[in-house]
Amino acid sequence: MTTELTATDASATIPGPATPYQGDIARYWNAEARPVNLRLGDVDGLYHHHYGIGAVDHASLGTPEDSEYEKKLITELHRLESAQAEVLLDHLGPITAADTLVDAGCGRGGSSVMAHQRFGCKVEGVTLSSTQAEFGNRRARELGIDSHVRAQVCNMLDTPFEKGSIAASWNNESSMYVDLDDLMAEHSRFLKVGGRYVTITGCWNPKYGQPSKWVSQINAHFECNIHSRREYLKAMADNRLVPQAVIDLTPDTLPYWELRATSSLVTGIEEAFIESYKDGSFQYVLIAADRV
Ligand SMILES: C[S@@+](CC[C@H](N)C(=O)[O-])C[C@H]1O[C@@H](n2cnc3c(N)ncnc32)[C@H](O)[C@@H]1O
Ligand SMILES: CC(C)=CCC/C(C)=C/COP(=O)(O)OP(=O)(O)O
Ligand SMILES: [Mg+2]
Repeated sequence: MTTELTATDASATIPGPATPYQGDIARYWNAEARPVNLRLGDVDGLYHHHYGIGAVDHASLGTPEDSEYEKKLITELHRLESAQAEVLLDHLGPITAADTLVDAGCGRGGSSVMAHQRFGCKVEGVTLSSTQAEFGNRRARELGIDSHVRAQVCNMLDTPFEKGSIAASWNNESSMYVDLDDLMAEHSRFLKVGGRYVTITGCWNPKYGQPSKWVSQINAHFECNIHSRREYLKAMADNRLVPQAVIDLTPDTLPYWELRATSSLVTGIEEAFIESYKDGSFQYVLIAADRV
């Protein structure tokens, strides 16, 4: 038997941004309306702000001369982005309909909807952007799942979730906006002992030495601060989060980028991702950790 999200929770007072930087990030995402995100989301109503993984299905694309090629390419990029979210959900462990999950830095809510559709559980999303939260809540109402999927404007470092109340939580490409020690401390606080934390993220590779020029370019493009793989593992270890899986998804995400670079929806950041993945300075990783 599941309990529904209550109206009282949803009407909590929204504090302003905790820092001037968070105000910048809220403004950034409030203003964001890139076709590479909205046109992909329009394919099936799942709106993502993360990248794709898996092999490109070239047979489904046909040839560039085909009048439907652009539409097929958008559908294929979107399929790869949803495949990425499926892999994240695969690592959450056994979730029941009675559980509540937290989508930290939830964007427009695509991953939250997918989690509810897979597990029947409640999903609480938090984002700094009121535009994104309204968008996600509108989609949840349209789908008739707003009793179970909700987005709030809230700092993921200071959430209203009760200590030990959450079965699993994740950051899907949202951890490069915060201090990792503060972030892992907050997940560790609200997760149940035995609960699961998963992140999919881009991180710089300590084997390369320091962040490469490509990593610096990605930081400037998104106003974010990409961490190293070492920083993730240290912040988890310091906060009772013990990695159960560390998966290098870099080879799996390159086909997405190479396909995206050929599309009309390019944003100019494609070269930085492709070159940094190829020179080994940057990695796309999934880390799943047990709250012990
Ligand atoms: C690249 S988007 C990822 C969105 C989503 N996870 C997805 O996969 O579609 C980054 C998200 O992180 C959120 N974010 C950044 N810093 C945050 C913070 N301190 N608290 C809450 N959300 C934050 C942004 O508002 C944005 O929704
Ligand atoms: C892996 C790294 C370093 C990610 C940085 C965070 C980020 C902006 C993710 C994608 O968002 P988006 O889907 O809005 O971006 P785009 O418009 O490029 O598709
Ligand atoms: Mg995108």
